[in-house]
Amino acid sequence: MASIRDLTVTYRRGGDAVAALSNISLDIVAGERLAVIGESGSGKSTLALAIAGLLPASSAVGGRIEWSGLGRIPLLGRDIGFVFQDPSASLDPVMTIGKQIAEVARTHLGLTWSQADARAKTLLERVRLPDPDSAVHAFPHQLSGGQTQRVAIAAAIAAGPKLLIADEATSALDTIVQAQIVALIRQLVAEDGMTLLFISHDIALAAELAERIAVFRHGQLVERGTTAGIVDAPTQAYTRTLLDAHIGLDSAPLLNRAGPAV
Ligand SMILES: Nc1ncnc2c1ncn2[C@@H]1O[C@H](COP(=O)(O)OP(=O)(O)OP(=O)(O)O)[C@@H](O)[C@H]1O
Ligand code: NI
Repeated sequence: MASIRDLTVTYRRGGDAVAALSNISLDIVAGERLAVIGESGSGKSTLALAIAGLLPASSAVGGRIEWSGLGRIPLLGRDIGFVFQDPSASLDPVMTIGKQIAEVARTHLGLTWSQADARAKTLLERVRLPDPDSAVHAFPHQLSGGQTQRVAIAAAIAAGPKLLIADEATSALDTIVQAQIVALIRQLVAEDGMTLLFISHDIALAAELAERIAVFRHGQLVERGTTAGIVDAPTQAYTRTLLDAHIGLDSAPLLNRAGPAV
């Protein structure tokens, strides 16, 4: 789907240059669920923004991203759906959630308002928001964090994008809601045949959802592989540290992890 080649991103901050990504080459394969993990500041969001064409003007970009099978530069909303950690980054506080979802479908699919409103209702059912008939008239502040994230997901997939990018989309939620949202993302991605780029600092969450994992550190891609390979036999000490830190902090076992925990 996308071939990232020698991607380098530098932010200018005051007189300083911050190297956020250094020479990243990575393929995103159509139909796969790929997780990008790494500690805070490792460059995960910068990668997501670069792929979505959302980098700020203060950034300098080197290298290239080649898209196959699309025939054009991907359009955010139409070809790429983006879910942020904070749904208020993508939702308008003064517009009903039904209209916001309908707006995406109308803009990108050329639907009439009534067609788009119907699609919005269907999408709210698909993300399992309670009582979609009245929920379309609700405003974002009337919903819980988990419900707001469901709405943000509905808006992200409203135009049927091929690629869904979720950048720490569940990090602000408590563990139970987090698991529900992960399950929802998995289901929607399967139903719509989307490719998923799941960004998380949580290796266990990434392992639960992704078939392949790419590990970032200090703006570099330090290791990549299948989820089983990364979890069971990481080649890099840093990946091992991430795994061990998780085991120390959380009693939930890592999925697919063979053998006794160290
Ligand atoms: N707009 C910006 N201007 C200047 N520097 C930035 C900007 N955005 C990110 N950075 C810097 O670039 C580096 C990578 O940041 P990035 O947000 O991509 O990391 P991340 O892995 O997503 O971190 P987190 O887990 O905290 O979200 C960090 O050093 C960060 O401080
Ligand atoms: Ni980030």
